[in-house]
Amino acid sequence: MEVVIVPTERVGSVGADIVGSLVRRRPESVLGLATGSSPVAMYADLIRRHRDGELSFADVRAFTLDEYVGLPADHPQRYRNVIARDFTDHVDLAPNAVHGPDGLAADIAAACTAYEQAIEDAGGVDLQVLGIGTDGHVAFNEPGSSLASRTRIKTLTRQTRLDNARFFGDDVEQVPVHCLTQGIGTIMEARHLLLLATGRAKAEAIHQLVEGPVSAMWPGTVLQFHRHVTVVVDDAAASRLQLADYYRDTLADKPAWQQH
Ligand SMILES: N[C@@H]1[C@@H](O)[C@H](O)[C@@H](COP(=O)(O)O)O[C@@H]1O
Repeated sequence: MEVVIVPTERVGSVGADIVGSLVRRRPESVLGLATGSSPVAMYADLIRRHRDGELSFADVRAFTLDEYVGLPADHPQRYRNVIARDFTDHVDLAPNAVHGPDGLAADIAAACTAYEQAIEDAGGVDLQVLGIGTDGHVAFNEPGSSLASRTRIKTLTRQTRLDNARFFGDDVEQVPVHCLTQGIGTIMEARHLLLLATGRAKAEAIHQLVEGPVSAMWPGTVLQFHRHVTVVVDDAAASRLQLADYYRDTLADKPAWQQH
């Protein structure tokens, strides 16, 4: 696991460097996209690079991580609409190249199976962007999630609903109770995981993720078993890391030829 600690304003551009170098190297890449506030600066940077003619997503396919169950198709907080607004509508991804779990499916279980199949049919995810919840959840895999789980329905914790109430007029009762989420087992099959986090509220979750014992109580900790993980955090999110100085030294002394 590589831990990259940078000033807050650089988290987005470091993430965009990683996505950009993959897409230039492999234009037909499969990207896993996260919603939430953590990757917004990175998406803005990627949009700018696209507008400057540096990057094309014309051959990229994308899969989102999760979705609320039951939000109307035109609801602004439906993750399909969020990712379009934050990123995909502003670059040259082909129509129908962006996929997400169907939170309005009549048969939820069948929709989850179909989503897993779609990812597999695309050849799997090359680079999965991730945020992390204050309680350590990745995608919507809440504490207690099976570390081998696949795409399925989950019940959101009160904490996650409180955290996300800011997107629903600060009214927690408006936040759906259920969601569909890629499982931890699904996420772990992506070839490279890029996790972004900023702010003091994420410091404990980042400490657990990088340095804690692997436990379903902090679902992100399973990333310690993945072969290629890059964690990009600002100083506040890094403030509880016991080995922060070592991670900084490692980055400063990184061989020029080595990629993230
Ligand atoms: N389902 C999303 C996650 O995919 C996201 O990574 C996390 C952190 O959100 P944010 O980036 O807004 O802090 O919680 C949300 O509930």
